[in-house]
Amino acid sequence: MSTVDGSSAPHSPAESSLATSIFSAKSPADSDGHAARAAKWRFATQVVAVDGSDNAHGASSVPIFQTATFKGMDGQYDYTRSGNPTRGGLESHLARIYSAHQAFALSTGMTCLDVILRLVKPGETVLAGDDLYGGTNRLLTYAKSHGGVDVRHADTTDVAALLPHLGEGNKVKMVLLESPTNPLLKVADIAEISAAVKKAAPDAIVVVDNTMLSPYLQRPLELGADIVYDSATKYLSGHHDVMAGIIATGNPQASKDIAWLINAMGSGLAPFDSFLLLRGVKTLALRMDKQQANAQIVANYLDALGFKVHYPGLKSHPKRDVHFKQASGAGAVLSVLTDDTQLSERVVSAARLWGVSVSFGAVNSLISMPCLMSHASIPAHIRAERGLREDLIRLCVGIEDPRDLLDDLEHALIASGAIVPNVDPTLLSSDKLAEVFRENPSQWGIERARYFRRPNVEALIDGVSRGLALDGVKTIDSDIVVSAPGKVILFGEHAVVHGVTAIATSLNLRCYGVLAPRTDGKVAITAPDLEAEHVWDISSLPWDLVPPREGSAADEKLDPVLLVALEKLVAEDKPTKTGASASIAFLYLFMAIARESTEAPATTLTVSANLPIGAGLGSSAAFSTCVASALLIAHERVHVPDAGSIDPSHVDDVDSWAFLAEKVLHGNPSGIDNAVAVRGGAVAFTRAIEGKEGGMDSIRGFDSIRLLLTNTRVPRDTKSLVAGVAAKRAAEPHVVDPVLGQIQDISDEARGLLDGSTKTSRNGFVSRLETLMRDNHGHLRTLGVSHPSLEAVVAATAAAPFNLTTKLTGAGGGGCAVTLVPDTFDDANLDQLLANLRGLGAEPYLTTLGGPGLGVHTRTPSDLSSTLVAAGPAGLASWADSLNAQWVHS
Ligand SMILES: Nc1ncnc2c1ncn2[C@@H]1O[C@H](COP(=O)(O)OP(=O)(O)O)[C@@H](O)[C@H]1O
Ligand SMILES: C[C@@](O)(CCOP(=O)(O)O)CC(=O)O
Repeated sequence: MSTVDGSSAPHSPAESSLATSIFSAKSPADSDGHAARAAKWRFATQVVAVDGSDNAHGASSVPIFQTATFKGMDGQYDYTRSGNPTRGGLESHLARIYSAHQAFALSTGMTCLDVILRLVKPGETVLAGDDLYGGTNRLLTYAKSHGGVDVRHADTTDVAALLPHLGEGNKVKMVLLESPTNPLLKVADIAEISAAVKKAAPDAIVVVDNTMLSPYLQRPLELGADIVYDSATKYLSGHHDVMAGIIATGNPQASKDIAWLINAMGSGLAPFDSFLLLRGVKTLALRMDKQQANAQIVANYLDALGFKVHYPGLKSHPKRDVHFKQASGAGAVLSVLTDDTQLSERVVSAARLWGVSVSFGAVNSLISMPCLMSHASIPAHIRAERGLREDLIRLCVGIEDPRDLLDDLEHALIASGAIVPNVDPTLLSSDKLAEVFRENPSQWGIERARYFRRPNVEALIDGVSRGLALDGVKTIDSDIVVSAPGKVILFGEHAVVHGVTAIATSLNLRCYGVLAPRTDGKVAITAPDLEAEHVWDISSLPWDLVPPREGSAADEKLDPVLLVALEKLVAEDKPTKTGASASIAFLYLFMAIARESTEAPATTLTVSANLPIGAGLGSSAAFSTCVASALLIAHERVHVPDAGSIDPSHVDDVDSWAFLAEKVLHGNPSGIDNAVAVRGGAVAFTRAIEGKEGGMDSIRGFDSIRLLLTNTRVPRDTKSLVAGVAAKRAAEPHVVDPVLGQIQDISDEARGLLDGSTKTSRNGFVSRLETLMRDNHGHLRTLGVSHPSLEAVVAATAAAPFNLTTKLTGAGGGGCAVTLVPDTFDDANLDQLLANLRGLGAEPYLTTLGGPGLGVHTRTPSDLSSTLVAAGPAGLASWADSLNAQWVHS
C-alpha cells in the first residue's frame, strides 16, 4: 500500500496484468480463453473496451470517485494524490492502448514533461529536437537556467546529427523527440534513434512526445522508446473540454521512477477529468480516421494550389517512408507557407468555420499562426534559425464535412488574395466535381484546387517594395491634356449593335482630361462632374490578373476575371454608380496598357465635360477616348506631333483602347460612339458582325443643318437598354429583324442625302431627312427604347405652330431627343418652343454638328488639373481656348 507521504511507489490497478484483467469480473477463471483473444483485439476495439471490473454495482462506465480520501488502513486507496479508482481505471485502460508497462494520467501535457525532466540531474544533458512545441522549449530553457541541466538541440530527422552528442564524455541522460514535429511535421526515425542511443549512451532514456499522432497511429514504446507522453487535451480527449497529460512507460524502472514523482509532486489527474478523458478516448480511432481523411483532402488541395505544405501524407514529404514505417497514418495536423506573413494573417483572420485557436486534436477544425500563438514563446531569432517561418499557418483538421472545410478555407484564401480564380476551359463541371467527391474525396481536393491559382507573389512583393521605395516610382514628366467630343446618332442607334449601319456626327460639346504626375506611387481619378475622387496604391492593384497581350492595339474582349477584381476593389471605396463605372474603366485601361506594375505611371486623371452625362450624347465615349489617349501618351505609345495631325495608326490604337473602356461601361457597344469621339466629323459606321464585314466611312462636306438637342433629364442606362433590345430580338426575331432591315434602308438613304450622292433640292433634302427621322423614331419605339419623356418632346415639337420632327438619339429610355430645325423656321417660334420644352422639365439647346475628334494639347504647362476643375463644365470651352490653341487633332 502507498503511504500519504508518497515514500514508496503507489500500487495501482494499472500494475496488474492487462490481459488477465479484461472482463475478469465476468470470467475470473478465463475458462474459455477469452482474455487471450481479447489481448489480440485491434486498436479500435481495444480503445472502446474499457475494463469495468472495478466497481461494486456493475456500472458500465467507470464511476467518478470524487473523493480526496479513502477510509481504513488496508484498502487499495487511501488518498487521491497517490491513487484514485477513476484515475486508476483510466490509467489501466491507457496502458493497454499504449502497449505500455504502465500509464499515468496527469493534469496537462506540460506537467508530464515537467515530471519526466526531473529524471535529469544538474550537469546532465538533455538532447532535444530543433522543432519543438513552444511550451516544451520554454520548460527546457527553465531546466537549463534553474536546474543546471545542459540542454542541446539537434536535427532529429538525421540520426547522424545526434551521434556527436552521444559519445563518451557527453552526459546525455535524455533524448527528447517529437515525430512528426509540431508545426513543421519533420519526421524522426524513432527506432533508429532509440537503437543508436542505446548503443552510444546506454544510460540515456529516449522520450517521445507523441501528441501529434496519439497511440492510435504511433506507439513509440513498440519502437524502442523508454517513455512516451501525450498532451491528452488533444486527440485522446478529442473535444477540448478537458486538460490532461499521459505518461506511458516502457519498463519497470521508468514506471517506478515516474510513479514516485507523480505521487510526490501531486500532479495526478483529478477524478472528474479522468472520467472525461476516459469517455473521450473511446472514440479516438473513429475521430482520428475521419480527421486524418479530411486532413489529406486539405493537404492535397493546398498542395495542388502550389503552396508549400508540410504533411507526411503528401508524396512530397521528404521522410514519408520513415513516417509510414513507424506510424499507421499521417495524422490530422498540417502546416502551409504562403510566403507572406501579412497574407497568412489575412487568411487566418478570414476563416470562419476554422476556429482561430491554439491547441489541436479536437473534433473541430482549427487554424493558427504558430509564430504568433503556440510557438510565440520561442524567441524570433531562434525560430528563424530553426526554419520556423513567420508566414507558417497550421491547420488542425476536425471531423466536419470536408466540403464545408474547403468552402471556408477557399473563401479565406480568396478574400485574403492568396488565390485567384483560374480561367481554364478544361475545368470539371460542378456535377462532375460532385461525382469525383463521391468516388474519391482525396482526388476531389486536387480537382477543386484547379479552379484557382496563386497570384504571382513575387510580382506582388516586388510591387509592394517599389511602392515603398517611392524615389524609384515611374511617373510622367508633365501634364498630358486631352479632349474628345460627344456625338449625336442621327440614324441607326441600337440597330448598329446588330450589324446595321448607323450615321453619327460629333458634337461641339466635349470631355476634357488632364493626366498629372504623382510622386507617391499611387494612381487616382478625379471626376468633379460625378463627384468622384478615388486613389489607389499602384502596388495594391491585382497585377497578376492582367491578361498577356501582344502589339499596341487593345484586346477585343474584356478579361472577366480582371474586371470582377476591379469591381470589387473599386466597391471598397463605396463610390456612386457612375463614379464606380468611370473608376473601373480607368483602372482597367491603366493596368491593361501598363501590363506590369513596374510600367505603370503614378498619375492622377482629372476629367470634366460640358456634355450631359448619360443622356445619349456619347459622354462615355468622349471620356473613354480621353482615358485611352492620355494613358497611351504617358506610355509614349502615342506620339504627339508639334503641329499637323496625329498619326492615323496611333488614332486607330486610341480607338481600340477607347472601345475597350466602352465595353467596361456598356457591356456590348457597337463601337460607333468611340469611332466618332476619336475621329470627329460624321461617319457611317457598320459593325463587323456574324461574318459580315464592318466598315467606317467618313461623310465629308455634308450640308449643315440646324439641330435642337433636348435632354429629357431622365437618366437611363445604355448597358441595360442595349441588352433589352438583344433580349427582344432573341424572343421575337419576327418583329425585330424586319425593323432592323428597315433601319438599314433608312441609314442607306440618309447617307446618300448627307454625302451629296443623292441629288436633291435643299428643301427636298430637309424634308426627306425629316421623314427618315420620323420613321426611325417609330422603329425605335417598336424596339421598346422610347420613353414617355421622349414622347412628350416628340409631341411638343410636333404641335402647331412648330410642326417639327423629333427622334430619340442614342440609347433612349430617357436621355436626349434630336429635332431637325428647317432653315426657314421662325426665330420667335423657336424661342417659344424652347420655353415649352423647359416647361416640360427638359433642357434644350441648339447645336452645330461636326467638329474635331481627339485633341491633344502640346507643350503643356504643369498644374492644369485644378484649373480644369475650377473652370467647371460651363467654362471648359474657354478654358481649352485659353491654352493658346496649341491643340493637335486626329
Ligand atoms: N465627365 C465625365 N467624368 C467622368 N466619367 C464620365 C464623364 N462622362 C461620362 N463618364 C463615364 O461614362 C458613363 C456614362 O455613360 P452612358 O450612361 O452611356 O452615357 P452617355 O450616353 O452619355 O455615353 C458615366 O457613368 C461615367 O462612367
Ligand atoms: C444605343 C447605342 O446604339 C448607342 C449608344 O448610346 P448612348 O450614347 O450611350 O446613349 C449603343 C451602341 O451603339 O453601342
